[in-house]
Amino acid sequence: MKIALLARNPNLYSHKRLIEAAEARGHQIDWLNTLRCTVHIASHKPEVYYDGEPCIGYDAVIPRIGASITNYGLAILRQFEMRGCWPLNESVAIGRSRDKLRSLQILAKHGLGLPLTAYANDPKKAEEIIRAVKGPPVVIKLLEGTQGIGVVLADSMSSAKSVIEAFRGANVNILVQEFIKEAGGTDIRALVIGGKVVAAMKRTGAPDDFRSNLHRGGSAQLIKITPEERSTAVRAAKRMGLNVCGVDMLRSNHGPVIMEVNSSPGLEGIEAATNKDIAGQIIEFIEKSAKIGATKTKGAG
Ligand SMILES: Nc1ncnc2c1ncn2[C@@H]1O[C@H](COP(=O)(O)OP(=O)(O)OP(=O)(O)O)[C@@H](O)[C@H]1O
Ligand SMILES: [Mg+2]
Ligand SMILES: [Mg+2]
Repeated sequence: MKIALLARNPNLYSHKRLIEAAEARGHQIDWLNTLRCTVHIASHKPEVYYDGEPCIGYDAVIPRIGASITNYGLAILRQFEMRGCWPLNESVAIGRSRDKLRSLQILAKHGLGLPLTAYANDPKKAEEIIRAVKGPPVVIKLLEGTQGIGVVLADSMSSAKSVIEAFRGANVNILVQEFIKEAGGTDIRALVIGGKVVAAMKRTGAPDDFRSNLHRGGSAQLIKITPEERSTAVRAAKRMGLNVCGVDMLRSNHGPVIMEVNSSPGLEGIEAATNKDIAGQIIEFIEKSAKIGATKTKGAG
């Protein structure tokens, strides 16, 4: 197969592993720097150019679009889809997953467990939404944050209100969430490929940090998840429409609650914690699934 890896940095662990795994299985994989791709829009002739040359003949594209270039990256991916190229995750599904509020709305609609979550535009409504999620304490987070940046725990009504006012004053969109204290600074990342959980790890934050992100100094360990956690992760992936994703959950007193679904999950932590060849499993999934024109949405919407 001829595969395009749409990513900015080919030297990231996850990207190196995908290239290695594809080549080991005899595929041609080309790294395309997302920002060097251009889109040419003309009636019935969708094209993507790379450094001025048309990108043709790709059976599959692996999108690894960083949060800072979501819109540009998704425009490029959509154009590949319109050409009939099969994407590992579709642009529409990635777009959904990038907005935490939109994701939670979709998951809640399908009855998946979530921390109580509220959203308001007007900082005067701060008290109302804090009470709506049974706080304080509450967790306040940026709608488009990653790596734990912009996720704040506020213990009291006054601190929660001032954090909300500060974010809203800077015109930043946030959501307010019930604090799942019993999770104890640990979360679960379940990696789903093609509707199955292929690996899971638990992440524990640095001492004194309620956030378990590895980027914030947390550590990862292999974990055996419960059947309920497994089915929650699988259902979340399905509802988001993602073939490959990392579903982040907390263990609450009322079962697993989903915090978010990541459409470009990092491979380093999970491969190290589980000793599994996740990159290889992703390439095998592409071998089974990639068909020209098989994209459900074909870039629509
Ligand atoms: N409602 C909550 N209750 C308890 N802990 C929480 C809650 N929300 C988030 N956390 C903790 O903070 C961490 C970061 O939150 P979240 O995953 O929502 O942010 P992020 O910035 O998107 O991180 P990522 O890099 O995983 O995308 C979580 O992994 C979890 O440990
Ligand atoms: Mg995230
Ligand atoms: Mg997270």
